[in-house]
Amino acid sequence: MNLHEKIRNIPDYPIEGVQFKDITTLLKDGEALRYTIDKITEFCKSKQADIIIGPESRGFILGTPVAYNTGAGFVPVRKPGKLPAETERVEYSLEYGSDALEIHKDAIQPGQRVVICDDLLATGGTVQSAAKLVENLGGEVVGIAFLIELTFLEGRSKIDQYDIYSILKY
Ligand SMILES: O=P(O)(O)OC[C@H]1O[C@H](OP(=O)(O)OP(=O)(O)O)[C@H](O)[C@@H]1O
Ligand SMILES: Nc1ncnc2[nH]cnc12
Repeated sequence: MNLHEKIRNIPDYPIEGVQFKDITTLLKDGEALRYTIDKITEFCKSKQADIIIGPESRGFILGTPVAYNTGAGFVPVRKPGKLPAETERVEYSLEYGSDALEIHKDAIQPGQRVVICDDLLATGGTVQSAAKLVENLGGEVVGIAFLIELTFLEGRSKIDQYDIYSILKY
């Protein structure tokens, strides 16, 4: 399956200089979606994950079906103020801006095996923060999975202590 051709590139979105990788063109293709979810599921099963973390919002789209297939639970990591119960919070920066991420304090039990799943690795700020949140709660990050890795941004260097899996590289 040539997944590269399913990704749409949008130049200068959301700001000048960014080559935005639009995954909606892949998501609407049933075969490509199934292939993507199956590949990430394989990785998560091999890691014996108890929990799949999906960072808001595109991490929700891939993370939930992967959790279902793996037999793991799904835990959302969200932008500030969105989670209703008590949260743990970490500040982060990304390719075009900066923000914070939160997780429910009771979402992960100490010792649980966690895979973080997101659509895209850019600077690595998002998943690095998600990993910190997991570890602050006593979880073990046993892997990080992406559909797309933007290698020229060297996001891997921020998270090189983890086992990283990506399907497509640019
Ligand atoms: O590696 P980084 O530099 O941290 O960037 C990658 C993150 O940026 C995008 O999410 P975004 O924050 O734009 O939110 P969205 O999924 O709600 O569009 C993408 O889905 C990743 O989560
Ligand atoms: N270039 C990019 N394309 C799509 N999503 C992104 N998130 C951060 N950088 C991105």
